[in-house]
Amino acid sequence: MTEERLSFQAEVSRLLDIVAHSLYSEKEVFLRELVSNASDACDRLRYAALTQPELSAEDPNLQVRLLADKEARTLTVADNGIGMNREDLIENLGTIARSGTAAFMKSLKEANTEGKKDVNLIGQFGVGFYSAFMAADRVEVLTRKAGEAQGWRWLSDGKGEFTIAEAADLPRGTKIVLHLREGDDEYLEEHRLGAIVRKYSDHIAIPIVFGEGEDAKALNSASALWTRSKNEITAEQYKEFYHHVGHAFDEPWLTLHWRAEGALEYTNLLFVPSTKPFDLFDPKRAHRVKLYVKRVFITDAAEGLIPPYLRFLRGVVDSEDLPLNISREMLQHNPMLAKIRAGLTRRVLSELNKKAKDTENAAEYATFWENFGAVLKEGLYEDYEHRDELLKLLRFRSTAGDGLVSLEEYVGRMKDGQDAIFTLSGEDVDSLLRSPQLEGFRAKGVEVLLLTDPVDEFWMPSVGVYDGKPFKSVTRSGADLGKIKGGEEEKPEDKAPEGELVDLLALLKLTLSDAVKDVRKSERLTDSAVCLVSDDNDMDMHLERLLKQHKQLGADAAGAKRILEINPSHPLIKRLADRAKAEGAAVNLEDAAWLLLDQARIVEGESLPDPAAFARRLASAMEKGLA
Ligand SMILES: Nc1ncnc2c1ncn2[C@@H]1O[C@H](COP(=O)(O)OP(=O)(O)OP(=O)(O)O)[C@@H](O)[C@H]1O
Repeated sequence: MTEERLSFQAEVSRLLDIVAHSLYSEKEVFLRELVSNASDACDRLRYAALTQPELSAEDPNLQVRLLADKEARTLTVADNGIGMNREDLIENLGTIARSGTAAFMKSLKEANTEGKKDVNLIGQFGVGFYSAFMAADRVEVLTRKAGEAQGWRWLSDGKGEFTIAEAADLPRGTKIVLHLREGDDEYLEEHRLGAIVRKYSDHIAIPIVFGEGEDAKALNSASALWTRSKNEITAEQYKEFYHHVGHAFDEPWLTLHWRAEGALEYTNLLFVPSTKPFDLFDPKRAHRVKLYVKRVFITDAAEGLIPPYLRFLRGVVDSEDLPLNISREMLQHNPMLAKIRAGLTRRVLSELNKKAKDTENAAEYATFWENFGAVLKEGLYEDYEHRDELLKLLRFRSTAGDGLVSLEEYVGRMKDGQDAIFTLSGEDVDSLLRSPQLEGFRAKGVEVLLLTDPVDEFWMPSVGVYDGKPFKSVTRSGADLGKIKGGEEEKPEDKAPEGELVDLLALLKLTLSDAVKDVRKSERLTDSAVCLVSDDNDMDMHLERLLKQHKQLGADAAGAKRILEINPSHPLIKRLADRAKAEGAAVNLEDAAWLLLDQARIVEGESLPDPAAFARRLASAMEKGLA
């Protein structure tokens, strides 16, 4: 077959353009990426050979080999792993497959619109195979897939196109030949290559050798990092391993390395990232921890190995007891896997608890919480067994200040007569702090937890109480402030006399009867004239809005009617109460009634059902005011 000429996917061309022109300071990472791919290819072959031994029989010693040809100025990264056929080549080396790179491209777009220099971002993401073009102006891939006879040659100068042609007599596996750019001869030197391999790839379990035949030299220690004892591993090595196994480019926030012994033996090397991975809220909620059995890679998608609410973990679990030839499908139902998950969950939660309790480094835990708190909260309704542990990990913003508070701290400073944990849900803390519903709580010095994660609406009703105290939204009518002591007591003359309010309440109820469930005197307002609250048995206002946003409830669904609360000490309410006694008040105050309700809706962030009527009433009221 003759040579085929194909175009890169548009995103790849853009990416390559950036890669080639970047003055990326850590150019050497291209080698890390290629060695990492080569070792993954060996892992995949080793796994496939468990059920099809003939795949690796001709050449069973898996390894990665670096070859330098000073005359031709080429550096070759060769492996005898799984290899690629024509379709694999087109699919893998013509498009952007890896999630990290796709995310990288997305962030480039964002960075571009902000007019920032984009090239520096490469360092944060790594660009896999395409990083070869940082050091090479021409890349040749010679590859033959295990179990297939036909080999292939892929060639590109990274400028929009690549060619694919059949190639004869290739050994199994993949050779990446880099025709180095001018000035990049350092990557032909053994000592330089050895230093890069030791720096980034020493943890790789298969041998990485330099040269061929008699002169071949091992560059790494070739023992899986997690099998070494902790005191032999440096922080730097852990970090590099985390980058390799997690396809990550940040620092690990927490490194957990332990061996479980006894009835079930397994080694875990797990990391909590210090930044939020892009796919954290992917609906599949898949984790990325790799499962090995006796050092053989099995899968990075073992369902049931990690509970979904810990899906931010990266790393490996290596079991001594699971059968090596277990199919990925059978794994899920294996009781040993459930036991490993239970042990691992217990351990991870207890380590997180240690961090949470370390008040001297509260900022450190706050970083973790900002990144992964919303994910952990899913465990509160999914994993009853660990609920108590999880409750200890919770942190909240509150009306008490800028820091984060735990439930224990909150309960510790509850007021006399306060029997509930008060909460307020909304989109963001700043707008929550402006809510009129908070006024009375503030006046009495009662702390309110501010909730901004959608998941709060699910775990809170499921958990219900903490330490015997129910969670109660301040937007509910039953949030009874009267019983709580503290704050300034109001002087009776501040309020409209009871009798006068009766007329106004009756009038408002009559006028607004189709729009609200009730109109009541408020205990929670001190500054604002009005606010909306929901009846104790109705859906929380925030939850209703959230469900509408997520299309779980039709945007025009009626929803539960609200209760309008009026502030008896507000001058406007006092005036209206006065007017309400007069003859013909029902007609005269109709506009005022609707304006009060619309005002409360606006403050609540709700849209007005009839904005035109609102504008008309407001204009008329202003006109009268100016007359
Ligand atoms: N040496 C190799 N042998 C076999 N397949 C390879 C080799 N190098 C790359 N590939 C294939 O090309 C794909 C793309 O590689 P690339 O480095 O761009 O991303 P990736 O390794 O998939 O990304 P990630 O590291 O995030 O999984 C790989 O997933 C793999 O299927």
